[in-house]
Amino acid sequence: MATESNLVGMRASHRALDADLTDCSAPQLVVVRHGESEWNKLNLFTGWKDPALTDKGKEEALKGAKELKKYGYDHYDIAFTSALQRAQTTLKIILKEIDAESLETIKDQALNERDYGDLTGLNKDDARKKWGEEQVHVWRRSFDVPPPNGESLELTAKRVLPYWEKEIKPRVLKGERVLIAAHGNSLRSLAMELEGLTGEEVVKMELATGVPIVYKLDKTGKVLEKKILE
Ligand SMILES: O=C(O)[C@@H](CO)OP(=O)(O)O
Repeated sequence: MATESNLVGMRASHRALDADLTDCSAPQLVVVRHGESEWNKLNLFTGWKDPALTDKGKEEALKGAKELKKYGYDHYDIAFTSALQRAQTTLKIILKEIDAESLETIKDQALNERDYGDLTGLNKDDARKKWGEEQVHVWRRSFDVPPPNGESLELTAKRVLPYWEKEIKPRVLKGERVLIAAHGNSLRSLAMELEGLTGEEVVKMELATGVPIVYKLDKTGKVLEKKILE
């Protein structure tokens, strides 16, 4: 079922929000985190490594596509994805299901998952045993503390957001229907900008695999409405 939420901390007043929600021409953006990957299943830090989707991950992508169809979000002008196959395959499965296999798709490593540095490939439970629960939590969910030789969420945002500003946002604001298939932390970076969240708020946000999020934006690119299609 689609859940609709007007965002906490949203800058617009309710009056302005109501007015804008009746405006069907308000720019819209759909983002989706890839389905479960082989390394998600094995509980390994993944980052820029490139494992494939599991069967469950493919089913999650298909389910996400069916939700998009059900709610009428099945026409797009362009899609963006990362340079990693788990996001690309998720997108492919979605485009097949909505009969849009030939949609123009731009792949860019700016949308990749955060680089987990030296943690890449380690089991998350083993890492907790080695460095302690708290340290691993800080590496995974603090805003500005990078894992050794890797990227913090802040550093991830520093390459995701310029790409958003330059390549994606102008299209969305022009009225193009844009679909982005990417990763937990590249999409957290984007959510931070769109939803006006602080670093502290955004690290608490968990994105489910294969679940599309539909954003309706105002003319400056800030979120008026967010629907999670789960
Ligand atoms: O391992 C990773 O690359 C990411 C996403 O699966 O993990 P985390 O939940 O720690 O951000």
